[in-house]
Amino acid sequence: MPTLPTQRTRIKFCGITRAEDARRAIALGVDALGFVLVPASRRALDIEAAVALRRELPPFVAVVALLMDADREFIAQLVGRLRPDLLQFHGSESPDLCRAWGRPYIKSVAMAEPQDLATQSAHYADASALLLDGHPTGELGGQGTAFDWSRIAGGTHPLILAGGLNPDNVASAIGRVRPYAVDVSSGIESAPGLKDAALMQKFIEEVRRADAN
Ligand SMILES: O=C(O)c1ccccc1N[C@@H]1O[C@H](COP(=O)(O)O)[C@@H](O)[C@H]1O
Repeated sequence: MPTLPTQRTRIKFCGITRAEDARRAIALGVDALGFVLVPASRRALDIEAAVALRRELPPFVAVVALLMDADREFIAQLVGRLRPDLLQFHGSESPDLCRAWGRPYIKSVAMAEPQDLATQSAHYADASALLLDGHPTGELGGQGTAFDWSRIAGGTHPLILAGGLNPDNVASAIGRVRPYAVDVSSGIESAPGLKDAALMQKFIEEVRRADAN
C-alpha cells in the first residue's frame, strides 16, 4: 500500500476583528478564521461587522462563526447573511440545533473538567470535528486557559485542540496530542481582539516545526 504523506496540522486563528489581521493571517497560511458572534465576548462582532469583514477576504480560507446558546432567529439571520463555511457551537446546543442550518458544524467540548469524548462523539455524530477547549462548562472560551492534555482519549472525530495555546507551547501540544488542527485566540494577541503580527508568525512557524518532527 502506498505511504501517505504526513498530514500537516491545520491552523485556525480565532477572534478576528480587523481586516488587516485577517489578511496577515491568510498571507501566513492559516486555514480558517474564527468570527465570534457571542455578545459577551471581548472579541464580539455583530452580524453587520462580520459580513463587512468577510467582504475583505480572498477565497479559499474558511470562515467559522462562533456561537454560544444563541437563539434560533439570530442563527438564521447570521447564516443567511454571512454564509459561514462552518458554525462552531460553544454552549449547550443539542445536535438537532447544531445540524439545523445546512452548514457543517464544529462542537466545542469544555475540558476544564474530565469528559468522555466517546460519548460526545456519539452524541454529535454528524459534527465535522470536536473542538477541545480549556474553559469550564457554561463559561466563555477565549480566555487563554489550557487544560490537561492527558485527558484526551477516545472519540471518533477529528480533534481541534484549543485553549491557552501560544507560540511557546503549540509545538509540544502537537507532539503530545497530534490533533487534526490547532485553534488559538489569546496566545497571538497584543490585546483582546487585536492580533499581533510577530506572534501570529511565530505560532505558525512553531506548528510547521512540530509537523516536521
Ligand atoms: O474568543 C472568544 O471570546 C470566545 C468566546 C466564546 C466562546 C469561545 C471563544 N473563543 C474560543 O476559545 C478558543 C480558545 O481561546 P484561547 O486561545 O484560549 O484564547 C478559541 O480558539 C476560540 O475558538
